[in-house]
Amino acid sequence: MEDPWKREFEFAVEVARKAGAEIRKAGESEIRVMTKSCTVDLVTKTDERVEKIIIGSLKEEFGEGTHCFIGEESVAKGEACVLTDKPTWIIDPVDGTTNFVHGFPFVAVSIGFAVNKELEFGVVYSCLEDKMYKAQKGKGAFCNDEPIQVSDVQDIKKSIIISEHGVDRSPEKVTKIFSTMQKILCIPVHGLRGSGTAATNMCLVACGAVEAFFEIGIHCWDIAAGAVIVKEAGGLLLDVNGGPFDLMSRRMVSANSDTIAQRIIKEIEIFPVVRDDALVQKK
Ligand SMILES: O=P(O)(O)O[C@H]1[C@H](O)[C@@H](O)[C@H](O)[C@@H](O)[C@@H]1O
Ligand SMILES: [Mg+2]
Repeated sequence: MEDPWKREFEFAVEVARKAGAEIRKAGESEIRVMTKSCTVDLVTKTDERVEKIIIGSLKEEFGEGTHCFIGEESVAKGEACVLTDKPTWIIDPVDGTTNFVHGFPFVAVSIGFAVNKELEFGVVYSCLEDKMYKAQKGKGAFCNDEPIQVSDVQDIKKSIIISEHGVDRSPEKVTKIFSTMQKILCIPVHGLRGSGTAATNMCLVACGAVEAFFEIGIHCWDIAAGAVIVKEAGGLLLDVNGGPFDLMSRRMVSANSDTIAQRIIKEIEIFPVVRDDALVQKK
């Protein structure tokens, strides 16, 4: 099978590893914490610096203007968040920023790549675990170059389900989030977990450590890379209402099978979120 984006894929792995080393180094010194949408939506100088390193390296390697970029911290500063047909890098420089600030050991660099709005490959580097997850469309999924595969568990009562509570602390949303978690827990499932980073959660689905991850409120940069990794590991992605996966919708279910996905979807109490491509952009 032809491999038109091989060079971009291989370079993305290199850049993710370099970014991860920067995050580990920064974690050993004073971390300056700031906030974005609310007091618990944290960002640090490391997030911003690492995103600049990633995007700068990609522009240097592939030229200015040939590719588009959607980066979490660039969007936070008002850059557009619109997926066009052009080759587009979808980047979360530090997924698990709150974990990074607290020294909780799950922090990932997430780099997805889409062409004609189709995800071509994804790289997630869990840098404190030194686990490099990667996948190209049609070519399988790997962790540290070993093939990975989703779990074969079909009985929801023998599953672990991962989700996150996000940063929105409004009572109506928190109630729906925890009511959903309570219903799933009491199916009962073996357990509920959350690593604190969507990208890592998706890789845990892909390597069979858990059966499903769902969340309402994530962004395209949290899940673009993980989406390719889950699919190439034999999993699937859906909207939380059971419809087709929509990268920009800020909600999704990733699972090892449709059986598990559908059982989870039955319990999810959906609440509205503003789409990534409807975010107010810099004038
Ligand atoms: O750590 P970031 O990149 O901000 O992304 C996380 C987000 O902040 C949390 O609210 C979500 O629950 C996680 O799934 C994201 O990974
Ligand atoms: Mg982030």
